[in-house]
Amino acid sequence: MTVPTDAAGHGRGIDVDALLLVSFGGPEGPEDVLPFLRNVTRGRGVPEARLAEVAAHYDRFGGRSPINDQNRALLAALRERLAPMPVYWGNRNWQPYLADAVARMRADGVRRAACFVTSAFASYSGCRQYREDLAAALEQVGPGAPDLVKLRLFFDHPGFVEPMVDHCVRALATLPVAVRDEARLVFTAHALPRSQAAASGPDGGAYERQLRAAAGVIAQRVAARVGTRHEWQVAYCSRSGPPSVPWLEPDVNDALAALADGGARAAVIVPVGFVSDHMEVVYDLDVEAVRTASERGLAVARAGTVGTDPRFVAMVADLVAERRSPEWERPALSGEGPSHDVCPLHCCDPGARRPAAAGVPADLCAHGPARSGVTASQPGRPANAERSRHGEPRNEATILVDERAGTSRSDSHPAGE
Ligand SMILES: CC1=C(CCC(=O)O)c2cc3nc(cc4[nH]c(cc5[nH]c(cc1n2)c(C)c5CCC(=O)O)c(CCC(=O)O)c4C)C(CCC(=O)O)=C3C
Ligand SMILES: [Fe+2]
Repeated sequence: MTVPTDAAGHGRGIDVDALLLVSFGGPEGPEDVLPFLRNVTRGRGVPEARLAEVAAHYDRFGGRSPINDQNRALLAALRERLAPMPVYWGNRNWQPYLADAVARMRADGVRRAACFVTSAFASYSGCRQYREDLAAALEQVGPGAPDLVKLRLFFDHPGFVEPMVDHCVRALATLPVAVRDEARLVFTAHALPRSQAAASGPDGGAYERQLRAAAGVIAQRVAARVGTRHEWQVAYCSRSGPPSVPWLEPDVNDALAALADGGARAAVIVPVGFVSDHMEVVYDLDVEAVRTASERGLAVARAGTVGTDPRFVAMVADLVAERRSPEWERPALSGEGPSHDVCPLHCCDPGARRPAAAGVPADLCAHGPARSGVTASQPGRPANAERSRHGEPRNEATILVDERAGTSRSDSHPAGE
């Protein structure tokens, strides 16, 4: 089997000389909140009322999200683990921005960087949109920018799963003994519009499948650790957008209420969809969902997130190592993984928006393969290749790569969809 080739012309067995930590960003003071929210929601049809509501969540925490400090801690841990490889950090929605990080890498002479995105699951927001942001950053920086490759999704990597298992076990131990054994595990992730969920991954539906896969292996390992099988389910938090648009359900509050109504006495909320305790976790779960549970007499504990767990930090180093060396093991604990190294054309794309970097070349540019950093793309205009979603064969990009780089066609590409 060969692996798909990305814009840099490489799947695995490639050389990278830096790591770029790619994340969401968050406000660091009250005056940042509205500009941040405008960055997040630009062009996305999020109603003003929802913005005001979310701004109030941030206000409650002094206008400061925990996310940037958590990324600073992760950055420090990654620098220590990866030294002497330099590690950079850039965000989608707040300083330090991705374009600044890419510009700094160019100034430092970085030729190719592996991008670690702080999102474990396939979705437009968690994967594709970051690749579009990287393409925009490359475009902004211009010639001489480093090539960028994106590390694979890690939802079922042991470096992510094992720390989550520990957190579930710890959370269970905080529940009253009388109800502990019957506690349900409620795995939560960010809600998505149904259309985005349907378009996630190369063949669609990956977000929900990967969530169930990760939740399933975590629940299984928790059972092995505590000696009791806990029933589990997936629920969603932080629904946004206009009410007329259908989003993934159930909402975590509805799920907890239904559990209580059905006679359940205890639950552990497991924020598997987030790698650290940011606003959705400390507000939407710790305040709102916990209130919902308490009001109904449901004993509830919230499991921790991976944060800077040494196994999670080691996982990032391993993901870099497996891209550099084809012989490196690619651990995956569920049947859904290991995820692809290079997102194929249309991966996580709910409707042909912007060119995306760190994927196959046709995703980057309207007229065939281009080297990342020297894109001929026109942001905002759908690329030709992307318009062919339901027409031309979807492995077009791979064929282009075949001709250009002499690599063979990938059998993992979804050509026979
Ligand atoms: C899948 C997913 C992840 C996980 C993957 C990843 O990590 O990327 C994620 C992460 C995050 N989302 C965050 C914050 C926000 N998300 C919003 C809006 C939205 N998120 C969406 C999805 C996701 N979001 C969607 C479909 C929307 C609707 C608008 C749109 O289509 O874009 C809004 C606007 C207000 C609102 O509508 O709620 C805010 C403020 C923060 C920072 C938290 C902090 O500050 O600590 C983080 C890490
Ligand atoms: Fe993707």
